[in-house]
Amino acid sequence: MNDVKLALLGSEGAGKSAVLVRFLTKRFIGEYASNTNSLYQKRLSIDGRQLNLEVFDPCSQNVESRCILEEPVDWADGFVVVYTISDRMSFLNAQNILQQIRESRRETCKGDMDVPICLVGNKQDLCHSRQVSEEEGRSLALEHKCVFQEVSAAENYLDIANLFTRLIRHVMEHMKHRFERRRYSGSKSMAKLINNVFGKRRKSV
Ligand SMILES: Nc1nc2c(ncn2[C@@H]2O[C@H](COP(=O)(O)OP(=O)(O)OP(=O)(O)O)[C@@H](O)[C@H]2O)c(=O)[nH]1
Repeated sequence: MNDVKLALLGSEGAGKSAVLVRFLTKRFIGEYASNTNSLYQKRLSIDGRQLNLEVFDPCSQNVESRCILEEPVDWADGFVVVYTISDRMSFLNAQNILQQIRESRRETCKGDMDVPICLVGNKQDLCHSRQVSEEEGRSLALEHKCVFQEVSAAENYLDIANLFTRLIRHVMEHMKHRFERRRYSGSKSMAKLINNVFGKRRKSV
């Protein structure tokens, strides 16, 4: 069975817990504890494959705080970065978080910067007080090669379910790709080693 680990990142009040709880339970619950790190677990079946999903929902990350990112960045196979369409600061913060993910992955994960990420513009139901256009969200996502979607955790389950499903598929493909690359380079270096040992001997016979 596959283990898929996701981390939810974004400003305080962006709706991270609401988005996640909507996906996991199909329900919208108005208020959540916000001063603790939480780890959610669920067994899922996607495309006929069973998997254990773990989602880390840490305390909020504000623009200045960098260290909170370090743990989830190393741990996670994929990220959900949430902002609120009616709060420009949360969008700027999401921009900063995407940048930090890239930088941290470059430093710690041997240049594996193509980690699957989805950028979520939440609270679409508040579009009367919108401060971030859909176009801005889309172009930020394009810049960071992320999946993008505006959603409303309050009003819609399907968009959120589709988004998580896409991200999880992407994570599984990415993991498979990395595994195959490692296996290929492992067998290449094994072949090189065998060649070095036996090839040389054969030459000297
Ligand atoms: N109108 C509207 N309100 C939402 C939506 N999603 C979340 N909220 C509200 O926004 C507030 C913050 O939601 P949370 O899910 O706690 O946000 P969070 O990002 O987890 O916040 P922290 O835990 O403080 O980091 C709550 O009052 C939610 O009810 C949404 O789609 N629409």
